[in-house]
Amino acid sequence: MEILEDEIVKRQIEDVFSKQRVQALKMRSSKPSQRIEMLKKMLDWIQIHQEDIRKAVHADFKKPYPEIDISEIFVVTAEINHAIKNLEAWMKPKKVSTPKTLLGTKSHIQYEPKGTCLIIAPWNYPFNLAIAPLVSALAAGCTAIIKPSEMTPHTSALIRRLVEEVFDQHNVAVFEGEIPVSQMLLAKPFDHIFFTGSPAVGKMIMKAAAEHLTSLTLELGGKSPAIIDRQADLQDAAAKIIWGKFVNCGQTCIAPDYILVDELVKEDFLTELKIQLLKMYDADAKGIDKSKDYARIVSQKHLQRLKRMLSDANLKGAKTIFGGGISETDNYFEPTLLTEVTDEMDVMQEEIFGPILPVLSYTDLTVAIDYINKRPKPLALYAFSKDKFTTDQILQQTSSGGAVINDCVLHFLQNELPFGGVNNSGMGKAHGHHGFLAFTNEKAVLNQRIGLTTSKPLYPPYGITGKKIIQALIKWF
Ligand SMILES: NC(=O)c1ccc[n+]([C@@H]2O[C@H](COP(=O)([O-])OP(=O)(O)OC[C@H]3O[C@@H](n4cnc5c(N)ncnc54)[C@H](O)[C@@H]3O)[C@@H](O)[C@H]2O)c1
Repeated sequence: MEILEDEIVKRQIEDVFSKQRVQALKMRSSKPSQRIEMLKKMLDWIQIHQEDIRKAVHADFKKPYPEIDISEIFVVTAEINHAIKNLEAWMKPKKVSTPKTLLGTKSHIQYEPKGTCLIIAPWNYPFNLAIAPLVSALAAGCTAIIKPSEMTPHTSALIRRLVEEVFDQHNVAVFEGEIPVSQMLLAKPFDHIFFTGSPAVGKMIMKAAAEHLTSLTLELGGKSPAIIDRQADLQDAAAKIIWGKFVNCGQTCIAPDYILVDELVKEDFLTELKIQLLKMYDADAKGIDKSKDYARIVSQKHLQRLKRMLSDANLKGAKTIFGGGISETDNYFEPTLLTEVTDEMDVMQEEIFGPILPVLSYTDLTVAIDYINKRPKPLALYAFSKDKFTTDQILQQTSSGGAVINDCVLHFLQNELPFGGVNNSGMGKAHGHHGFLAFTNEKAVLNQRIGLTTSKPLYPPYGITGKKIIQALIKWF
């Protein structure tokens, strides 16, 4: 039975893929207006169906409505509006200057759609991370197949509905399902794959893409540190860290994964963290589990993973200074602060991706910088200090996909910035113009004037004139 179902899905994929291939050729000559029309149709659908989006995401992991509004709906509508506003300029061929050695020619970059693309999405921002890359793909003139996460079935079904109501299958299609569906899709020779997920799965995607030498954007995760310098505004930093860490119940790729705080201000900062936690999630002292503003862990599997991580830390000597409460019945995991953390603990070995925040301290900033540099390059890095010399030092001496000074997570909302990782945290960039470029082949076009062949002496049979020209080129250009 299962084999038969797999065969049916495989055939459907083949059918949609070949239709999209044909359409992708037509889209090569699509005008900005045609692409904008598709984006506007999608924008209208999202505006009208906001409540459906809220209900779907909430049904998946009780994400609070205001968080859905900002991180799932607004982020996507902003991405669409930004693309609509700028698309004509992005698509315009870009003239480049001509070196003296190529006098008589002229050159430009032509922004050609890559073609038929695959978007594989994770569960943690299930609507945003499937639809925002689609915005870039459509802006670039590509066709796309989306594989949403199987962990958020309500949102995946809604994404399918959106796509079926707004697009023809030959432009955009959705295939829901688990890993086998992903693998069937990955077997096709796509022109670009945009994957958002874990580094471990990212490696598998890269192997599959290598089979067809398909280009890739890998939006991965990792352990993003936050440095709290002795000159930071501790209250301000604590509030921002608590929001950035515990929004979406810690299930955010760019959440501060762990803190490095100057020993001198550690105790004061820990006090501020606790104050801010209670202020945001337990203002009426009824317990954080009663807060309607705190989401849940997406699945039992992830709840058990986090539970194991916490016991491992406690067993190895970590101190839980706040939280630690778990309710298995509704996937509740209390915001948890840990101190006395060491490198041997799982919390410092793996991306936490949940509401556990280890706080480590340092006595010298260079030690904190070395600590970060000894680990895989993170997706984001946050530095809190009023001293510009300190924040400059951190920026210059560490490598990360993105960085924010005196705040966290906000760079995700800045469409003019390239969003993405570096090495273990990803490759390629998303958002705005950078997202458009991810789905675009920047075709190099050189125009030679007919009859003008400055290079004739350089053609065989090679003679003395050619040799002299080459020597002159080496010497002067
Ligand atoms: N950089 C970013 O923008 C960003 C954003 C969100 C999440 N993330 C990262 O994503 C991870 C959490 O999301 P997740 O648990 O959904 O990630 P995941 O890697 O487990 O899954 C992502 C997608 O890949 C598919 N998949 C899983 N295993 C596969 C396999 N073997 N072959 C083919 N496809 C497979 C899943 O069905 C899902 O659609 C975290 O590491 C997080 O940091 C990164």
